[in-house]
Amino acid sequence: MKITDIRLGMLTIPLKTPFKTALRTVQQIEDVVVMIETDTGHIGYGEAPATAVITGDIHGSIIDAIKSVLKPKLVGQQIADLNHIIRLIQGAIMKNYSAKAAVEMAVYDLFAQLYQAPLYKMLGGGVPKITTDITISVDYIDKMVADSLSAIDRGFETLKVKVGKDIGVDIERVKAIYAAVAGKALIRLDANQGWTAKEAVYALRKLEDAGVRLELVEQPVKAYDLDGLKYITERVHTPVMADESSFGPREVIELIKMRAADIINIKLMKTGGIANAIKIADICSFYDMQCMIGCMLEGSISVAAAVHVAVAKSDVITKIDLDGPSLCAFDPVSSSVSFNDADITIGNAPGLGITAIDGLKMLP
Ligand SMILES: C[C@H](N)C(=O)N[C@H](CCC(=O)O)C(=O)O
Ligand SMILES: [Mg+2]
Repeated sequence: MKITDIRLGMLTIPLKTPFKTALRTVQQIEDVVVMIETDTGHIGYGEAPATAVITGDIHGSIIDAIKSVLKPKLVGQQIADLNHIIRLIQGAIMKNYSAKAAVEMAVYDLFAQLYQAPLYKMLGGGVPKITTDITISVDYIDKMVADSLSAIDRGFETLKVKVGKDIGVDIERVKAIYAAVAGKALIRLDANQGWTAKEAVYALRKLEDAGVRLELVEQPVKAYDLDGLKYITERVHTPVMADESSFGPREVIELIKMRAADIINIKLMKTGGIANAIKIADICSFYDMQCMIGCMLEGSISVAAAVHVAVAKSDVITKIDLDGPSLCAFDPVSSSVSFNDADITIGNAPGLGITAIDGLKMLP
């Protein structure tokens, strides 16, 4: 199975409700879709969102990196030479993690199709069923409480509550949501870099003293502020998770050495794809550190790839934040991964099992 062409398209999917974090407000998903074609007629699929505020990637840079840099290196390569292709992708260009992730997952899709197995089986197997949390966007307190209760009605048992806008209001937000959902759902917070280290310690201690039990707090401080992350980790009981501070294996090793965080959030758009995600999971497993697998605001092709990784690495990936498809008004992609709100299952089709994408606009 030899790569003959790489084609690109754009997929736009409206959200059920605007997605609001300390970093940005988004009304719809707009992702670059990658289709790698082969001489056998198989197609491998990948996808990348443009999360400029986190990865620095925009649609133009993703498209150009794939067309001008990655495609010329990949056309003509044999899919059976997976490790060689991964090295070509990862070594072709600095950063550009979203472009690398989209192309690399399409190669993994083809590799699993070559051996006619679902991707998670090629990654080591596992039980093809996971449970995700759902994001509660940062908003007025009453709206966040109502959104939390409606998520529980939909069957979600873990809420990822966005904060990081204003420390005083954030404390009130979390107290109000906790009062409404305690005993019915677990709460994890994500400040998306919105607090200072001192604010985070102040807020978390206030919440802890008020009896609010949080599963974890994600990325309280700026991505570059590893000392700040460590300062918080040492001073609060609530476990601290690194998200924007940890991209690839090198950052994770640094965080572990510094003891700056308790948990790592792995995202394919930060690691540059599946190979580095697996490396991070293995590093964390070696150091007895737990991981979450998360997603950006992205569609079900790339989230499906993350689901396969989550299943294969479930020994160490104990927390799941793969709610991108659940936040969408509808899913235009037919694949062997079923997203039923909190419950995500993988069927038996080879690779990612993608059979149709409605509304895909091909790029020239
Ligand atoms: C969608 C997911 N639950 C999530 O919250 N991801 C964010 C970043 C999403 C974005 O801005 O596209 C995160 O964990 O920080
Ligand atoms: Mg986060």
